[in-house]
Amino acid sequence: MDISSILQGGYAHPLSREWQGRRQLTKSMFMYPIFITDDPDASFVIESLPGQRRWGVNKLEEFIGPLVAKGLKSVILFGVPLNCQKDYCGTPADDPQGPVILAIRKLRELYPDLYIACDVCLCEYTDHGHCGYLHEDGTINNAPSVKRIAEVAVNYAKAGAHCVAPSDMMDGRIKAIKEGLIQAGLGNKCTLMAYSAKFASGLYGPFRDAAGSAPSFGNRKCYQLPPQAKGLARRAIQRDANEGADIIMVKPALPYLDIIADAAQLTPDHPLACYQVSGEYAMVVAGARAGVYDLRVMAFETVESMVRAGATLILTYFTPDFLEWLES
Ligand SMILES: NCc1[nH]cc(CCC(=O)O)c1CC(=O)O
Ligand SMILES: [Zn+2]
Ligand SMILES: [Zn+2]
Repeated sequence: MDISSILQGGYAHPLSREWQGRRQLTKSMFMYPIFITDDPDASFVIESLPGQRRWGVNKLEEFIGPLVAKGLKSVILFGVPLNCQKDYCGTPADDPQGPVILAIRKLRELYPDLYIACDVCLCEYTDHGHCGYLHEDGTINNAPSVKRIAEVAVNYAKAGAHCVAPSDMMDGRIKAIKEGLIQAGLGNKCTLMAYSAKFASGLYGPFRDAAGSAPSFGNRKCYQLPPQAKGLARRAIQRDANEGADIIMVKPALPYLDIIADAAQLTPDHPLACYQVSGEYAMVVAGARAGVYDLRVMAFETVESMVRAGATLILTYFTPDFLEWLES
């Protein structure tokens, strides 16, 4: 089947059907990013991300169970391999016994109604910490990167992920993943959420600390967008929509509300996600602790601004808090 023929990947699941149109702040608009590590009994505090932990597969029930009871609808998984051999091509990313694939299976079994998205990237699994393969001179080698990223995405989908979300920013990965899903017979079953406008931001620090994914040399400026690049962001959004993305994402969120608004105008027929990233979350928490504002007031103000700009889905570490706050 041709890429432009596939619509069902975006509404195979009841939750992804809800995301096809919604403007009011509801529990189902929140997707919770969680860190899964390869020590099955881990419950390690992440210093730079207050309230967040690295979890082992055996602890998922005690961690996620109470949240599902409060109305948690979706999670996005990030693998944090600590005991594996990292290499140039990120072999551990789709290890059948690795933390992400084990967590997908476990969560599907425990919570049949929970929507499971997986971040797809190589930086957590490569020895150099970059998001793709490298040439000998240290620059990104796009073609084999895309091939490997698509392979990982398809393996997550085969393991049961409802959604795969490539965050690497390689050119052509959306088309490659969509084609891979189609070939695997999953084109109509798995949502493809594109981190389309991902900027090279100063706000990823706590995440890189949490995931152990800081590059060992250089930076990501050749594959993440320059903060001033409104034009590139708009082109990337349109490109990814044309390549078969089911959901468009803008990341980070708060400093890029204009890009969210642009995406809402450029791809009005796609659900629009934004990622309130680790540094944004840490900043809101730090300000509240310093007495600058009330945490809840500020958390609401930030996500309301994203919804106002056009977001229909918000990835945020505040998800457990919003499940509480939206109760009353
Ligand atoms: N490709 C890895 C990835 N996926 C999500 C985030 C950031 C998430 C966050 O800061 O909360 C990053 C970090 C990066 O690109 O350096
Ligand atoms: Zn990466
Ligand atoms: Zn080369």
